[in-house]
Amino acid sequence: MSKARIGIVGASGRMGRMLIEAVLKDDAVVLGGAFDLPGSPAIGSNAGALVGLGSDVLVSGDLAGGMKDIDCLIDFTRPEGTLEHLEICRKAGVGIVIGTTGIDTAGKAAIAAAARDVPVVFAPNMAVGVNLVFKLLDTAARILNEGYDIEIVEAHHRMKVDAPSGTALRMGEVVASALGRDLADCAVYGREGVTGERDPSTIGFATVRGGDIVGDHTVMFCGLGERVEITHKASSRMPYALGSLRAARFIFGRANGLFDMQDVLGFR
Ligand SMILES: NC(=O)C1=CN([C@@H]2O[C@H](COP(=O)(O)OP(=O)(O)OC[C@H]3O[C@@H](n4cnc5c(N)ncnc54)[C@H](OP(=O)(O)O)[C@@H]3O)[C@@H](O)[C@H]2O)C=CC1
Ligand SMILES: O=C(O)C1=N[C@H](C(=O)O)C[C@H](O)C1
Repeated sequence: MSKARIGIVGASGRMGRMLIEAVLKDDAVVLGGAFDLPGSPAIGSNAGALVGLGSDVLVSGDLAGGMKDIDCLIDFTRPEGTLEHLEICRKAGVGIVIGTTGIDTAGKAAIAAAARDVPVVFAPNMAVGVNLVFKLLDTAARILNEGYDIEIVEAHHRMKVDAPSGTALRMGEVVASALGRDLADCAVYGREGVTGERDPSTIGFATVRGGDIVGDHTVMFCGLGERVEITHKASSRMPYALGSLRAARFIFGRANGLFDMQDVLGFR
């Protein structure tokens, strides 16, 4: 079987560089293209050089023109960029792995529609450990389904632009669904002032931003006399990149469909 040719968009970003490194170190795939916004200082530079490795791929601002060289695009950028890249992939018949967070309801509908034409993996966290935590949370919420207040705390680096993190929101969705609730109806995003006593039906979120924290998530199930905390801490972005490569290989050769990392990892 031929090797999947991977394109990376947002090549000079934190995840873009990590993905280039992961692809160049993986013998099972090849780097077919690296793309950034036209006007980015990275345009024209050697993609491998961005991460101290050798490569014959130059960073390009022409994603549509580069489609012929790739089988799958990996996108960790911003919602507006991702939706443009999605359309370019759809027109070219190329699959896409989307890690971008902060995508709104209309954007999610556009992703689902595009997945009727091309294969898409869309997940707020590609790390295997976090996807295991989603399963643990489902179990914990079903068992601790009465008398436990649920609070989700996440911490990320000072450069992060969306809050709560996509992962924290998915954790909330998993817990709410296990309890038969709709997160939209029960989420409380931060508290201030005279809030009154806690409503037991709510799921609370708290966000920390600072320094170079890669990504910490804790879900607390707080009862009277005991507390269960389920925590994941990332100390490197490499697990996100390696998960993305698994996702790219998962959709390689598929015609279409919308998947997430639970599908890729066989956790369903
Ligand atoms: N699903 C997962 O496992 C993970 C998801 N993420 C998510 O990935 C996204 C990117 O994170 P990170 O790498 O830290 O961010 P960075 O800001 O470091 O990188 C973003 C990249 O996208 C480019 N970009 C910005 N806006 C656009 C646009 N409108 N169109 C095209 N390209 C654009 C940037 O270019 P320029 O610098 O020129 O602006 C940059 O190259 C975030 O949404 C984050 O939450 C992050 C880690 C893991
Ligand atoms: O922006 C980040 O860095 C991360 N974003 C993702 C999110 O919003 O959940 C995943 C990870 O936590 C890192």
